[in-house]
Amino acid sequence: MRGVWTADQVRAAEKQLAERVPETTLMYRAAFGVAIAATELLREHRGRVSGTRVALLVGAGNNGGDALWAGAFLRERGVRVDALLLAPDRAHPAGLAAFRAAGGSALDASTTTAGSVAARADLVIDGIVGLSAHGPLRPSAAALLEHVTAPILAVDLPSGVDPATGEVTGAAVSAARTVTFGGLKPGHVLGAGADHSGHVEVLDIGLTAALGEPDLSLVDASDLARAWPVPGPDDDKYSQGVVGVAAGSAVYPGAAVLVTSAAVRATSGMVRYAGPAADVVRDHWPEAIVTGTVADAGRVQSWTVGPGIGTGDSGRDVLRQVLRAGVPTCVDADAITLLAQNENLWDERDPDTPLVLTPHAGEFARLVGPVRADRVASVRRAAATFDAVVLLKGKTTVIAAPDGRVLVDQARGSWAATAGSGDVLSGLIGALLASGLDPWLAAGYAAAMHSSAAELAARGAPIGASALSAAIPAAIRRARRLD
Ligand SMILES: NC(=O)C1=CN([C@@H]2O[C@H](COP(=O)(O)OP(=O)(O)OC[C@H]3O[C@@H](n4cnc5c(N)ncnc54)[C@H](OP(=O)(O)O)[C@@H]3O)[C@@H](O)[C@H]2O)[C@@H](O)CC1
Ligand SMILES: [K+]
Repeated sequence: MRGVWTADQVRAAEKQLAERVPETTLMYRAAFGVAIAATELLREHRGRVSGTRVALLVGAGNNGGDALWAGAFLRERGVRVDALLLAPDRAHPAGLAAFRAAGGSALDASTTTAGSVAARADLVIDGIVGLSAHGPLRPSAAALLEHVTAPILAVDLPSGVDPATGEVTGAAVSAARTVTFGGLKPGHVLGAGADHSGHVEVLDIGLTAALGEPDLSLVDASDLARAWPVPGPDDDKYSQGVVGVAAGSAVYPGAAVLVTSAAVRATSGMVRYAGPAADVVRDHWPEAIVTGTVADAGRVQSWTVGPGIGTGDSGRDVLRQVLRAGVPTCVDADAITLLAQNENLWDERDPDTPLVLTPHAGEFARLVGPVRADRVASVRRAAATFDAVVLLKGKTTVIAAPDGRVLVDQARGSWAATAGSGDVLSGLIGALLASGLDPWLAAGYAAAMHSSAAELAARGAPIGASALSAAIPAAIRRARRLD
């Protein structure tokens, strides 16, 4: 997994390090990394380094200091570098002195020539603001950005993106690439921040070892390759976990078919379907064992309940029976609405039974009120409130465990935003729960595989949920590097 650390954690690590490494040394290392990235971008976009033009956008703090030092390094490579100072009297003094000594030219960003300097650059380095950013870009910085047509290399974070939430509420830098220090920050992986950051490169600069436990984690392909359950030599259909699916209705059998499809494809364990769509499910998935009711379903190691069961009496009965079964359960769609509307249903749950709730924003609002701008904090709170894993769907899916651990899955497109896509996700989660995975990891791995399947199925064109489900084997193969 890749860790993500908050600005406070990075500052604490810097403080710890300050006893051994002077601040200027850290800045020097950071700036050197920025300069290297700048030469790579110049070569990529202009075919050379020497003789090109770079403009630095320099704010009032150390982020601007990094940019100025990077400018000094670039001067040594024969680059013409202009620093546009947004706060000329507060620009980092040592950085500015080094930059000038290296032959860089600095001018006040409020002068009329600043815009044309920004417009003429082959590459722009964004040192406006970093870890200490709050709110959207100030008007002077936003006005300067309007002149920029060249690719932008962001120092630490793209300016205008909230470092803690990734939120963009006004003008913000859209970087081709971001060089950050120590570790990823929430602003790189959450919400619009992920798109604004471009390709993010993490430089250690000595900070990484001092960062401690990450605040958030990202699932990466190697986690999926290692942890996705595949049958071993001693496995049979039971040993890999039996998934129960309580979904769909006679009128709406589609949800039942979709959940079952994902559960069948996710692992080699057995799938039992229980509900009024039994005949339709059997027609599509003859390998599933179907029964009319949860009571008749037989033993399972997990249940997925909710999609298409309705929010009336029959749906309530289904949910009650599933919650009483005392096995790990993925609660989705109508089952979430039922829990929101009937508080007494919570009493049916054995407190030791792990639950995974998978709301979209509307269902989340029904449960605990609207999702706040800080989505991670909202989901963390909900997970603690319900003593359940809560997975909030979106382009950025946030998965929180009751103990505060958070996983984030950032989809590379919005192809999964289609009817029935959530049914596929809940089937995947059910299968991983049945295999015995930790419920928080089961939800996170399922979300990552789901977005990978959506990307593979779509390949640039809209898809339906059936196509998404059909791409699950290809996504598993890709994660296991077998394609
Ligand atoms: N920590 C580390 O380990 C290392 C950190 N390093 C570097 O230090 C950076 C952090 O530096 P930092 O703390 O000096 O503040 P920084 O982000 O430059 O902000 C400066 C000023 O900007 C302003 N401002 C705020 N919001 C704004 C907005 N929306 N739009 C425009 N302006 C805005 C605000 O000024 P004010 O509100 O006072 O006017 C604020 O004080 C970090 O990102 C990394 O690059 C590396 O050198 C090496 C190791
Ligand atoms: K920046």
